[in-house]
Amino acid sequence: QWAGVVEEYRELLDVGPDTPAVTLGEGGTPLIRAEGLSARVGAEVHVKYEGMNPTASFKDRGMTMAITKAKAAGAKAVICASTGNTSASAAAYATKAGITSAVLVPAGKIAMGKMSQAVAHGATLLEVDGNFDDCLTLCRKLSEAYPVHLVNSVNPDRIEGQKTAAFEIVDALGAAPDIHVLPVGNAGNITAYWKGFREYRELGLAGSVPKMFGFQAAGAAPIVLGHPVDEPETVATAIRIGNPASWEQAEAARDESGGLIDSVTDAEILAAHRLLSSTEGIFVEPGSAASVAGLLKAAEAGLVPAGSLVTVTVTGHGLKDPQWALKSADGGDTTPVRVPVDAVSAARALG
Ligand SMILES: Cc1ncc(COP(=O)(O)O)c(/C=C/C(=O)C(=O)O)c1O
Repeated sequence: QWAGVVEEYRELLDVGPDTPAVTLGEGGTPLIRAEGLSARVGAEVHVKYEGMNPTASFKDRGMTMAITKAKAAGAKAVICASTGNTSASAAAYATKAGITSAVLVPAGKIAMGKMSQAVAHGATLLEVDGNFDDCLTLCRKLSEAYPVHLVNSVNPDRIEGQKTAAFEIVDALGAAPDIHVLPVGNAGNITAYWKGFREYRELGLAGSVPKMFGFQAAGAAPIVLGHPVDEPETVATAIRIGNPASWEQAEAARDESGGLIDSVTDAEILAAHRLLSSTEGIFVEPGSAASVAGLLKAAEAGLVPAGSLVTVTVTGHGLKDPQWALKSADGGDTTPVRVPVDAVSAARALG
């Protein structure tokens, strides 16, 4: 039985040998060989399916560490700003730990699946009249003024937990990939993966480190533009972030690895979202598909040498924001065929 991120990697994490782990069995997610993508890109592409975590996003890796450490420190309440997945994960792990949680989300911009998770787990949910960056600013102020433990990815415990995905990729492949691709929003995840790949090399558990290829949504691409984006806009609400908290660390990951951080349009994101589900059997939320859209763009630009070993992280499950699967390619709504209960009509509908 997989024991969860803290137990499986305890000696490589910043946590005491006897600290009880607050876990929901996170980590140990599938690394799936993507035949269609491999053929299309001319490389060996594996997809790290992080939607298979307990709250259906990669955030659980960081949250098990942050809540484990918060509980050990005697915290009674945690708080976070979120575009949705962090709030869902914080609420679930806080509940598991018997700690109360408060989450601040941009009003009207949180996907229904994520909202339902935060509410289901009993979080106090504040809808802020602003964007994610405003929520994070407010959270920092509240955590300074009140006895609440901030669990956003500015908290190093989150980065610690999230780096384990890099460990799992090397453990599964027996080597580090040549290129690792992932979406970039607040930039905690690219920071965490780079830390994990470097640590495995330093420990002699990997002979190399990958180039880090990060992708932002074109309407929310501050690192690509080189300045904050005041009004970030994208259908990929998970990465609708204009002033990443881990900006410098993301640039370090890009530069030290000889990688890149680029942007992809909403159209490219939605096309990649559909390509994944309709050809690979992998269902992700739009923000996650920014990594696949970016891989296709990089391959088009000749940045993926033939035969490269490439891993791509898809960060959240498609059920978080299911509406996008029900829209046809031209944006219209798809309506399932209705048939009376008789075999002839059904057979005719099946064509
Ligand atoms: C599905 C999904 N994919 C990618 C990202 C970007 O990761 P970072 O670059 O580490 O921020 C997020 C981030 C979400 C939040 O920031 C939040 O939940 O508050 C996400 O939910």
